[in-house]
Amino acid sequence: MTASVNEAANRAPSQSQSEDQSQSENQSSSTGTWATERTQATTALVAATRSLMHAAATTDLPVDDLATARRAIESVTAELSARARDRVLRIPFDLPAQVRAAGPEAEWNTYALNPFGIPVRVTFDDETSRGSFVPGALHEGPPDSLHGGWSAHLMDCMLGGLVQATGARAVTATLELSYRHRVPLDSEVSMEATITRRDGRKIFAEGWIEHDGVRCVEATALFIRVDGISVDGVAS
Ligand SMILES: CCCCCCCCCC(=O)SCCNC(=O)CCNC(=O)[C@H](O)C(C)(C)COP(=O)(O)OP(=O)(O)OC[C@H]1O[C@@H](n2cnc3c(N)ncnc32)[C@H](O)[C@@H]1OP(=O)(O)O
Repeated sequence: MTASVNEAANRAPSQSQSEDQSQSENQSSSTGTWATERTQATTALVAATRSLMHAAATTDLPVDDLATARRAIESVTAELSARARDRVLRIPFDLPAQVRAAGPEAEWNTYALNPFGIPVRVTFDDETSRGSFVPGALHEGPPDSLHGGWSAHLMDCMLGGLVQATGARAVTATLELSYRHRVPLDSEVSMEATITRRDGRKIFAEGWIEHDGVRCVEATALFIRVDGISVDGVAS
């Protein structure tokens, strides 16, 4: 990711995107100082949390050690919860578009601020996006294989992120997946998405997940533009 895009990735959400921030924080955010520090610190905290999730789910330490670890985690959870927002920090809507405009070398690191989503390094080249990641133990469905729901999450993010990167405000209307082969864990998989057609408010896209040259999952999706339309009370 280029320095300029990286700065953008770490820029604060606007006040309207983070109305639950305290007033003093919003005032300081106009300087951009706390915001950069907060999003960077949150990114690091989220990465550490993701590692913790993996460690907690896979540790084979003696049972007594698990109880000790649980108490330590509960203590940190209480500390962090002492002052909390209702929502995770949101990235600026135009961040994917900024990354796309920065050229095919620039990377968008998804889910940097939310440990529950799968983080993918995404690049854009015109109307195509590419990404890669290594599925792990937390993503297991069939033994030693990626859960199909995570494949859907990945495809929705890849295709939807591409649509967003083109500047369109759109939501997924349909997402159809074809699971052709199991996606193995602990090995890098590559993903691609491309916009295939536009028809009024409709944007059609397709994508896939590949491992070792084998196309394991294929996806087609329809996105509907909601630019300027109030969707479920949220003005776009
Ligand atoms: C790393 C992070 C990456 C993040 C990237 C973001 C990607 C994430 C994207 C998502 O996951 S979005 C969340 C899941 N999607 C939703 O919650 C959408 C819920 N559905 C809606 O909000 C509305 O149903 C929708 C905006 C899709 C459509 O409602 P509208 O009232 O605006 O549409 P309308 O009924 O006027 O239909 C417009 C056209 O679209 C068509 N259409 C609408 N929904 C459809 C559908 N579900 N299937 C097929 N066609 C559909 C409809 O037939 C019509 O076609 P025609 O113009 O040809 O007549």
